[in-house]
Amino acid sequence: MDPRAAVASVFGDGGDETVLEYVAACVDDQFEWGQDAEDAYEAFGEMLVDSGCVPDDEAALDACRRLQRLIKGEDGNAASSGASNFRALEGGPVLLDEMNRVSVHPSEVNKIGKNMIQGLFSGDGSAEEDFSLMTEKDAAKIRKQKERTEKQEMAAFRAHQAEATKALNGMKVQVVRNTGGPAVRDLHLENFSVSNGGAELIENGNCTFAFGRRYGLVGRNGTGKTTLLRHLAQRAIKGIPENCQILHVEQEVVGDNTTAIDAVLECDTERLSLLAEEQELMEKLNASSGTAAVPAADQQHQQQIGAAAAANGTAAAAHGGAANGAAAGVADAGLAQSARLAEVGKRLLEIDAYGAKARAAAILAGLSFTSEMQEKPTKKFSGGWRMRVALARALFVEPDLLLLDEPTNHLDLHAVLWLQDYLLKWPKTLVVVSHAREFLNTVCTDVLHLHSRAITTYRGNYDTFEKTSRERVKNAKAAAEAQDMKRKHMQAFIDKFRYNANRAALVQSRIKALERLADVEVVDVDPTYIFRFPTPPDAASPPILGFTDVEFAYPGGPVLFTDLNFGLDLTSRFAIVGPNGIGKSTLLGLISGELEPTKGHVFRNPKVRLATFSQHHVDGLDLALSPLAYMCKIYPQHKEEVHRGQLSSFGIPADLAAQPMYTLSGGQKSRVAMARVTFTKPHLLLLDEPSNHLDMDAVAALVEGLALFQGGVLMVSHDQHLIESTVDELWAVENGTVKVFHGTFEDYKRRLKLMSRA
Ligand SMILES: Nc1ncnc2c1ncn2[C@@H]1O[C@H](COP(=O)(O)OP(=O)(O)OP(=O)(O)O)[C@@H](O)[C@H]1O
Ligand SMILES: Nc1ncnc2c1ncn2[C@@H]1O[C@H](COP(=O)(O)OP(=O)(O)OP(=O)(O)O)[C@@H](O)[C@H]1O
Repeated sequence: MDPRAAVASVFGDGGDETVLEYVAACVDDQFEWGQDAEDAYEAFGEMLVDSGCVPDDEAALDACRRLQRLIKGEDGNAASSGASNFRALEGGPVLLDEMNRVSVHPSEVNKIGKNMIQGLFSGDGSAEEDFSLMTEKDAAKIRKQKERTEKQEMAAFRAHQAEATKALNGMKVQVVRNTGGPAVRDLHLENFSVSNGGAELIENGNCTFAFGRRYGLVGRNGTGKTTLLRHLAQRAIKGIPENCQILHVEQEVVGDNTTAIDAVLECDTERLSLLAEEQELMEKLNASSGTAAVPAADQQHQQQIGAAAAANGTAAAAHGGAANGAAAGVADAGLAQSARLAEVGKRLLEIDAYGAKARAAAILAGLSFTSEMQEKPTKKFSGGWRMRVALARALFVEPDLLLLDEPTNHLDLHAVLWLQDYLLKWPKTLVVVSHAREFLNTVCTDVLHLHSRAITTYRGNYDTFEKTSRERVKNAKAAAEAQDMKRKHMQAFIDKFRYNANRAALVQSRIKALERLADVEVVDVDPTYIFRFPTPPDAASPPILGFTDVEFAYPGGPVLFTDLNFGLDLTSRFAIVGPNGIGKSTLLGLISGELEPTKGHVFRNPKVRLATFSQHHVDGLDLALSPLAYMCKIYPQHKEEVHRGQLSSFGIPADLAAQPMYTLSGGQKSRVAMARVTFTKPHLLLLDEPSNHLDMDAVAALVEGLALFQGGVLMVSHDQHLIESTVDELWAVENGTVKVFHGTFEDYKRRLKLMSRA
């Protein structure tokens, strides 16, 4: 039977299309599938289960057996001729060049393995030459193998995404009120381990989250901070009480017709259902008393409820006085409804239902949502703004343990300052992952340092942590050196007097002492990062770039800029600052040529190469590929070694370069994007929030890399340290234009604070 028909017959239409395509290709393949159904199960059974094509392993094995029967026939012999056989290939000579590329005999590809086959196709574009050594049929087989590998990678990526979505959907963002049980105070987590995709991230971890304290979780990119937050939120760590509500803000809210304010308010399901019940009761009572329905309106509402209930009580009493049985029934129902209405009203007051809207609006306003924006449907917002709605919901819900992962990445300076103040008054426990020193210093009472697969807790803010941990490393180093000296000294004594009978007793006691000498604490010191921005090999002479009377508006949108007149050269170093949505990224787009002015003219020297880095580039990575495969795909004319070198210039070592990108951490992905955009050796770097996701050592490396870079740098950032250490000038975007801000970033922050108070 034809493999696709066989797959369709076994799985019907229900399964994941990509996975089933892959299965059909495997069935059709002479390389991968061995001799029987068990081999097939080995090859793709797990994938069938993960993708939901079959419910469990047993069903997967059964499906493989059915496939085998359909293709090979009941007796196990091939039911059809040719490609559908399960044959292992005969061997031929394997002639590898120094890069395992050129003379691989295709009939041996199965022995060489998948990675090498990928090597054949990746890199320097010479793969096609290799085909000259092969027959057309063998080349086609290798191509097919490559396609299959890609499909397999895509299927693994999809399965990963499905799992992640399932986990996220399982986390309810909902106000939970204590129903009388003991309140959750401190959390003590002991001897726990955390791993991700086989990578052991924490071993025998211990930490305590004391109620009311605010913990900054810090550590280098990829050490496992996000993974730890996910484990906490999914209660995958022992020791978390059942009644402890944990909320991890990880995903933006869904974009639909719900307004921003309702998206926040709807988390309080008790409030919503009480309000709905109240409305229903009032309508019933009003109908039976003959009065008009009372409109539901926050504060006055309560008095109206009271009035309606009283009116109905009187009406019910009057009705109750009537001798007629039916009327008495109606009166009883009215009384019950009135009583329930009073109960509902009381509970609504208890949970501050009428203040909820004002509270939600204040949170949204703090996160820079204007009143009009609060009433806009969430589908009209960009991802960044929907992320803010998610943050607003979490602050509104106020869980026992709030987990925030780099919250400042989504916010402008104004909103960061507001969030800092808000969190300072946070009444419960907070764990926040951040690489922003100022934010951590302001918000945190304690720092958790994830390092060498262990967590160490430090009392105090980030600066205190840094000082203490530096001292700890220094002391540990001094202790280790002293111990080493002592050891050497003892050993020298032993060696010297080993054969001296007069000193035998002393030597013996030294030997014992040496054995007893305890090991001192060894503190691993992180290797130093280096970010190397390639130097452009060619120079471009002025003029470099100039704006003349530029005006810009997005189609159908308001005019964002008018009369932009400025020039740039290759020594320009400035940061564009301004509130969210004012047009900073748009300005970078106009400079890079990604956007065209609606009026005026932008001159760009055609010899100048520009590179733009933005979150958009990080989001645009092909996550199913490894960084190396991705670079080879984008720049196929260069050799793999060149790409490896470029990736390592941004702190992506060989092992990470080979991992699929969906397994990389946020900071690791940022570096891949940076390696990609700077590969062309640009003269001008346009960087939109380049330090987002990077750990502090990486930001320091970025600062150093930019200092050594032989070209112009224009950045949009709210990272004070980065700005102060890399640029000469601040350009403030205000009132549809850009002006040099004469002052430091600190001055700019002060001005913003004054403006927000005014
Ligand atoms: N399948 C896998 N194989 C190997 N390593 C994996 C796999 N999946 C995830 N990892 C590793 O697990 C780690 C998870 O990182 P995580 O996102 O938790 O780090 P992080 O500390 O939050 O980083 P960042 O500061 O960049 O956000 C990464 O180092 C990643 O490379
Ligand atoms: N492609 C687009 N089409 C229409 N409007 C857009 C588009 N991109 C941005 N805008 C709007 O243009 C305005 C300026 O956006 P821009 O992203 O340049 O601001 P920003 O200052 O960089 O904001 P942020 O600090 O949030 O990144 C915003 O009101 C935004 O909604």
